Amino acid sequence: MNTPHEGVAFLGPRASYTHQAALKAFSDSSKYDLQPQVSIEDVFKSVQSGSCARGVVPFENSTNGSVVFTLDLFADAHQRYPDILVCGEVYVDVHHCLVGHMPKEAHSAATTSALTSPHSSGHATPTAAHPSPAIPRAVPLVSLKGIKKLYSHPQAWGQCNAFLTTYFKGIERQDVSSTSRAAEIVAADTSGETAAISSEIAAQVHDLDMLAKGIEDTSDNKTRFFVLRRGNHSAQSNGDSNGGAVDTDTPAYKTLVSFTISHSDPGALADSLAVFKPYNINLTSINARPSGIASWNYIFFVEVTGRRLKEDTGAVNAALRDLEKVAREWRWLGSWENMLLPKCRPLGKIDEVS
Ligand SMILES: O=C(O)C(=O)C[C@]1(C(=O)O)C=C[C@@H](O)C=C1
Repeated sequence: MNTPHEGVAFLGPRASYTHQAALKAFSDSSKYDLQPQVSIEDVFKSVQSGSCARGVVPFENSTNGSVVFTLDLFADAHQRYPDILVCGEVYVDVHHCLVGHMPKEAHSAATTSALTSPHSSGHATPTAAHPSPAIPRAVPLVSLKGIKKLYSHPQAWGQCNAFLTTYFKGIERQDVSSTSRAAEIVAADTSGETAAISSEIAAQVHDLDMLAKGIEDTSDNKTRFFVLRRGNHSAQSNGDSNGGAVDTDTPAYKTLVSFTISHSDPGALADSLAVFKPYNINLTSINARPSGIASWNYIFFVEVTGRRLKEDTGAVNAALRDLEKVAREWRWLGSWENMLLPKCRPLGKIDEVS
């Protein structure tokens, strides 16, 4: 008997970097039905409603930092996604390309100077204001002179800063929902006046020409994605269904927690962060976003080592009990295996990450 496919929602359309992350985590197509979504919010909706068993969303990039759209969905100011939990992480190497339709002049007489020197003065040209300009890692493969508009996901602009400020100073940029959506839009415009920043795979899928390759600022550019599952709202008090391990405070696991504080209380933030130290729990990242409830009030996100257990034991459980006493509101957003440690097995079957 055939086992039913488990739905996995991801930020699409296909050939996005999130698609690559989803394929890495759920590679067995006989088990998983990967379902592209238009937005990161649609991924949250699919998991919250139960229409997909898992979701994959971008969380942070090594060059450009946090994906604020994802953080704001975790902040969940309107309580639309109360059951969303993180149950895994995936790292993907991100090497951006400039893709489009080969400009007509490139077919005939693209001169060497047109390829190697920027057509407008950017950060690569030393000026009094920028005596040490950022040098792009890549040079264009064709002349870019005819390009009047660029499309990409907002995260990608910040990852290709040196290339963009050198070769596209003053050129209009249009934010779209993903890099593969950018490639899709540019594929439909044969004027040669638009280009997208996307992956090489997206260029192949949409039959686009490669105009420049490896345009990211840093060669080790990576994005971290989260795998989402639906937990029970009562998991807040019951703890993680991963329970059983004793080594809750080891770096083998990570936990994401959000909390708000009373902004008028001196020391409220410091007290909330301090709850982890007595249990020797390492605080590995902190983010703040507007609360969405009152101006100049924030929701804080911390990632710590260790995992929350179903049985109310262990270091993380103890620290969260202490957080309850000092924070205004808090939420456990999941515990998962730390994929940066070499001993970790690859993410895969849904039952392995639940
Ligand atoms: O646009 C895509 O292809 C995505 O999957 C989104 C996303 C992101 O939001 O960080 C993923 C990886 C890259 O960092 C750029 C964009």
